[in-house]
Amino acid sequence: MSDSWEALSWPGRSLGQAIPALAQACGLTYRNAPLPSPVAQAGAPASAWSTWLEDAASWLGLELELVGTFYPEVEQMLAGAAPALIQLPGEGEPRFILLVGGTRRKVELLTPELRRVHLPLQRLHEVLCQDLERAREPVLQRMLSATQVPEGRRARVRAALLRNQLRSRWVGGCWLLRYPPGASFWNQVKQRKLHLKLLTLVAAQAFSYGGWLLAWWLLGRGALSGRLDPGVILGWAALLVALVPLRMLMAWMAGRMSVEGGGLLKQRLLAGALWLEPEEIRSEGVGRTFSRVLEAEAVESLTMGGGVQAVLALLELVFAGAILAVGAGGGVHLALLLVALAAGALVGWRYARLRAQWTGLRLLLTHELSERMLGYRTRLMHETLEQWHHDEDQALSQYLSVSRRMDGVQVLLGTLPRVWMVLGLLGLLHTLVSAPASPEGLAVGIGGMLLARQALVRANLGLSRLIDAVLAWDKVGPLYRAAARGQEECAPGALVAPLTDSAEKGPEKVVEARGLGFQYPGRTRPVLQGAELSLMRGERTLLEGPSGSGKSTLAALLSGVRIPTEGLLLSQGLDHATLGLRGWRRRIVLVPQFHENHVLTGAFAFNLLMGRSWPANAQDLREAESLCQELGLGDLLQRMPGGLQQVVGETGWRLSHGERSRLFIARALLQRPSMVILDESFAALDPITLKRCMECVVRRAPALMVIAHP
Ligand SMILES: Nc1ncnc2c1ncn2[C@@H]1O[C@H](COP(=O)(O)OP(=O)(O)OP(=O)(O)O)[C@@H](O)[C@H]1O
Repeated sequence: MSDSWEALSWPGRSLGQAIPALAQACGLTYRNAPLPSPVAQAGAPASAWSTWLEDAASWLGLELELVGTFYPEVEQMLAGAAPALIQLPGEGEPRFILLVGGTRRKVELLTPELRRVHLPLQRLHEVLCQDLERAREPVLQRMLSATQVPEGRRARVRAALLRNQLRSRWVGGCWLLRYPPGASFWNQVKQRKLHLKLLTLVAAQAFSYGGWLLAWWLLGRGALSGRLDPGVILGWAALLVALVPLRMLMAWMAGRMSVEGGGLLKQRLLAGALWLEPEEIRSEGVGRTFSRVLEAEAVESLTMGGGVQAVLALLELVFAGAILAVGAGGGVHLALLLVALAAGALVGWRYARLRAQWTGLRLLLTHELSERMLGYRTRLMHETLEQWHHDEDQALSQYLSVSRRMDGVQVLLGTLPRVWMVLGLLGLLHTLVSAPASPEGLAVGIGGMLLARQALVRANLGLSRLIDAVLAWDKVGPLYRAAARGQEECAPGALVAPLTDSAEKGPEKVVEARGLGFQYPGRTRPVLQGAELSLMRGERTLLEGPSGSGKSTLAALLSGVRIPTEGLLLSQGLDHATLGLRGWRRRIVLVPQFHENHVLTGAFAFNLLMGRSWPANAQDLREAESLCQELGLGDLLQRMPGGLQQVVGETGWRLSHGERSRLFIARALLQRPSMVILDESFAALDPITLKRCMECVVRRAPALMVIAHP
């Protein structure tokens, strides 16, 4: 690495100052608590640095996410990555560039002296990709000389050849610093400047409405005063034409905001779904939980569509009311507008109630459908065909009846602008009968009526969207709130510990439980009481007991999947609060029972290496393959056409029960934990494979607990 990069980059040991400095420079709000710098021991593995970075960001209430891309897109990634830490390639202690801004040409860096420096983006690209490019250099030189490319075009041709030859090469090392999805939503909105964009949009709408009114006022005044000369018509036309680009710009802004705001919300809801307790999902079913995420669509339509429409409708109604008040209809017109609004509110309320009922029924249908899909094979074997659709017809007809009633009320709501026009005309007629009105007064009255009609059309649209959104929020709220639970997750203990491979070093006592107890919510008696346990590095334990005695529950407590309701639980002398749940689960890894574990649709290698960063490097892949051989999965790798890269899972290559069990074991061992707990993982294996797998696990796991029925 050149000296200039040395001066511009931060050494790993000063990350404790670098991350808060980057956050501050980019206006991110973070927890005001000192962040210790990492204590690296010689030869600390890359995974230890990654873990430290993730924990450090979470301690500050932020998130560092490691991303990468294929070689041709590296510039695009760097241009949009800020705020980010870019890890420079090289051996030994890692060095990081702090990226505080970027465009397609330049990047802005923060130096260790806290100076902001601008550099051509190309230079950062070069330093990140230098190893890849250097390896291709001899071939490139030969090609360039053989084709006799003129000197002036060499650089461009070289870049194009590199893009082509390295198109499938992965370039990583970019750590994006962001608010996590569960952080304050307002902070996330501020970071993307969505609040300013919304204000600009409302101001532009008001401006465009004012311009539109002005254009028609000009024309009306000219017509009524008998001076409709070409100048007035030109002014009117110019104003209307000028509004066209403004309205196009507004539509574009609204679209962008909707994509950005909707993206933020969806991210948060998905994070919330992952933070739900197993009991919460179980009590309401996968189908209903999934429907909640779908309801987010309606919430988005409020923020962007309904909300803006409702605000504008209100503005327009105030304008229209003021114009009606000075027109020929005067107070009578105003009173009639209020009557129309009251009628609209009444019908709107009825619509809201029906909509709530309809949403509930829809969620129930989704829930039942997912139940039927999940239990399809079981029903095929055990249920007669006549039983299959028992309650379906009834549920569907109830849903359809509510849908029909709701549609009827929605149509009624849609007639409100026309009802208003009839009322308005009657009001005008009444005024004309009681006293003659001037032509100007009549024109203003009719103009006010038309404006009020337009406002009611908008209010109708905005109101129904608002109602949809409020109801949808009711469903989405629990997920939104659950996302904040991730924010409580910090691991100060992991930050001060030296960076080492936890599987190889650290205190001897891997896990220790004193007076451990657990009671499931809603149960009258605890499943576990006063459990005592201590497991040292190198120890192996077999846990036996009758079915339902609480073995899996104990495993879930030891691995941090559940939190004990009483007692003390330590791993290498540290508790949950100090290690953070994520840190705890990295140390003690559970392989749950078969029905609780899952093969994700994706490459076999991805399923093996889920606990490490993905895409995997060559060394990780080699390690995964050799572990598969040890577990007797070599045959499978040969049979699968894609080998380690074969897509497996529901829609991919289907694995047998025994193959899946071994994949689950390998997945846990590859996480390099301090302790592995296997919950009936050998039940599907034949005696020879079982012996082979047991030997492999005993050899590889630093500490082991096996739950089995002998
Ligand atoms: N999520 C839950 N909610 C309420 N009760 C539960 C829950 N999970 C398990 N239980 C109950 O806790 C008790 C212990 O269950 P656990 O699965 O720990 O037993 P186990 O010893 O592992 O059984 P097995 O050998 O059959 O797998 C059982 O009575 C079970 O019904």
